[in-house]
Amino acid sequence: TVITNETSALQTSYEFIVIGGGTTGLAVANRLSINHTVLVVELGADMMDDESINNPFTPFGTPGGCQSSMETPPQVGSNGTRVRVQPQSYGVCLGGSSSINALMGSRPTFAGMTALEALGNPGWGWNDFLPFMQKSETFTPPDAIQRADGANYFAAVHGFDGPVGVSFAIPFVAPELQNAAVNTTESVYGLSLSPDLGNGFSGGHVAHYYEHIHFNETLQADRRSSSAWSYLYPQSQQRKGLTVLVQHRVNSVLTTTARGNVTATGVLVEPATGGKVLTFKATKEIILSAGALHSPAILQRSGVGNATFLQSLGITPVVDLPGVGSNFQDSILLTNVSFPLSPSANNTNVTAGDKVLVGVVVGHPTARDAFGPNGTDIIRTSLLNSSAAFPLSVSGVVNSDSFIAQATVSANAYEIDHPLLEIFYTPGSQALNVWSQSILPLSRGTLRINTTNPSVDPVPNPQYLSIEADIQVAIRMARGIAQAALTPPFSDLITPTALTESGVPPPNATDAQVRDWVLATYTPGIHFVGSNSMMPKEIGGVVSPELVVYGTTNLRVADASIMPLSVFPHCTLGLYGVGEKAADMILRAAE
Ligand SMILES: Cc1cc2nc3c(=O)[nH]c(=O)nc-3n(C[C@H](O)[C@H](O)[C@H](O)COP(=O)(O)OP(=O)(O)OC[C@H]3O[C@@H](n4cnc5c(N)ncnc54)[C@H](O)[C@@H]3O)c2cc1C
Repeated sequence: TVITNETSALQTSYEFIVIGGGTTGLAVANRLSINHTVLVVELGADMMDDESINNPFTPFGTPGGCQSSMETPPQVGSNGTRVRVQPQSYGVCLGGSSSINALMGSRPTFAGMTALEALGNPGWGWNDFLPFMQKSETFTPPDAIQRADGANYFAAVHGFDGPVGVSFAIPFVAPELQNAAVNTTESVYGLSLSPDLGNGFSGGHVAHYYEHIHFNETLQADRRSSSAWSYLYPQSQQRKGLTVLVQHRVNSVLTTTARGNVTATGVLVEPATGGKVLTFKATKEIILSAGALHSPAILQRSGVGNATFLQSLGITPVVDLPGVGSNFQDSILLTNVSFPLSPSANNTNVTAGDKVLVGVVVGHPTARDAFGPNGTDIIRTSLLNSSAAFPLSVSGVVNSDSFIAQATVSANAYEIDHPLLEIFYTPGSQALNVWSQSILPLSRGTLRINTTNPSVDPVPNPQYLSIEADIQVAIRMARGIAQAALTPPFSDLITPTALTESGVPPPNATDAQVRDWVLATYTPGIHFVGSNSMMPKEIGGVVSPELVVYGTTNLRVADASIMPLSVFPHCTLGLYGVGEKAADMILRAAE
């Protein structure tokens, strides 16, 4: 494998070009380059030896290193009254966001993948998708001590010789906190301990959590399993046919049109800091893997998108595809919560010392767990009413059928056992954190460029909490956090006044008070998806189930932007499955 920031020695033509050397892009490039020539163009740098990235206990990167951010415009929010700008973060270096993320190793569920397939995507159900997640993975089973502490796994759903290391923390980072968190979450939401949160049936369960980390005896230290450390750097993954050009931006995709079919022929590339624009040609396919924040922008600059919108920027439309940059979405987090430690609990069994991992225990209540026996009916009504009532002019979807189709498959997923929300526990030296995340939000927004200048970031507008159903879930998330703070054994680990000090509304707060707190304190989930959704074109789809951009013959998208629903609660492990499945489909087509 050649990794370089120099273009002078490169060929001008490759069989495949992958745009973006991030989480999904490197997985695709790795598989394609076994027997083909592949050029990956990555905007960020090669940060292979950067300890701040490799150390799993210092997540989130640093600004100016691999971490980059964007800001949303003021969010529509609660009934049009809320105005707030939210910072957005993503990874810009080899490995992309997998080089800076929090390493929580979650997988989609059977119910979620059923919803994805029902939206018009044959071949994407759980049984079809699982083998690709397994292909990507080397799972390290829990050791005897971890098993005695409650960690468990189902061998049948894991992979044991793939590139990505997945493991429980070794040793358990904060065993006393972890066991208290499991017991308290069982009481608060009525959950039971899961045999394996990645077995497709995490709804209704809580568990000690695994992360994407290589705990390798031969390493000097534990190391993050970024896609770069999984699919690119190891000796076993070296490829003669693979060239990775770093610190260069793809401005747009070049195309030709014959008899109504658009064929991608190459890419326009320039140095990240600006300079001479070069052309690289692709003789087979071009795969767009620049992430949910950038892939739609590259399509728009290439003339693929809503024709009227493109013309307003002076871009000649090549494919009129209104779904590009629509259906953009993100989960929300309630993370502005920390509970001061009880002095008697101040030891590494609770605080994890300097080995802090985010979300060491995770609970996945279903609609029934959160709202009672009629929970699935309550959420179905709420989803369908919200989508019917929302004004389309500001909705982020291309038509009301899109909203109704997405609300219906989501409601059906809750009917099976899809998690409604996530509650998770993170140790800390002075405080313990109980955070919560929404999982399948229905609020939708847009991702659009506002200039043809490729060095200017597009405008991400997820319209957080613009749908009433999402606000109702967020209220329940906040109430769950408050209950956890008051429920033993977790409550014994924090001070008696911890809940009051945290600012989280107490259990006797009214729904209106909790709503105000949620709207004032939520933060972005940073799990952007949907901006090039895989679904039928009529409801705003951009790619087919084969990930081919509608109207083109050989332009595919493989990254988080293809997910029309956020059924990968934390996206990374699911996206490795997308990368493996994409490569499989591309190689079959190339035979
Ligand atoms: C701070 C943070 C914490 C997170 N925590 C977790 C977690 O705990 N668990 C989990 O599973 N997920 C987590 N996620 C989400 C997850 O990491 C992302 O959803 C996922 O990595 C996205 O993968 P991707 O392939 O779509 O894009 P990325 O991995 O972001 O890759 C896109 C790549 O394209 C490059 N690029 C962009 N534009 C261009 C261009 N014009 N030309 C060339 N290259 C370009 C970028 O530099 C980047 O390397 C987190 C994300 C963040 C940001």
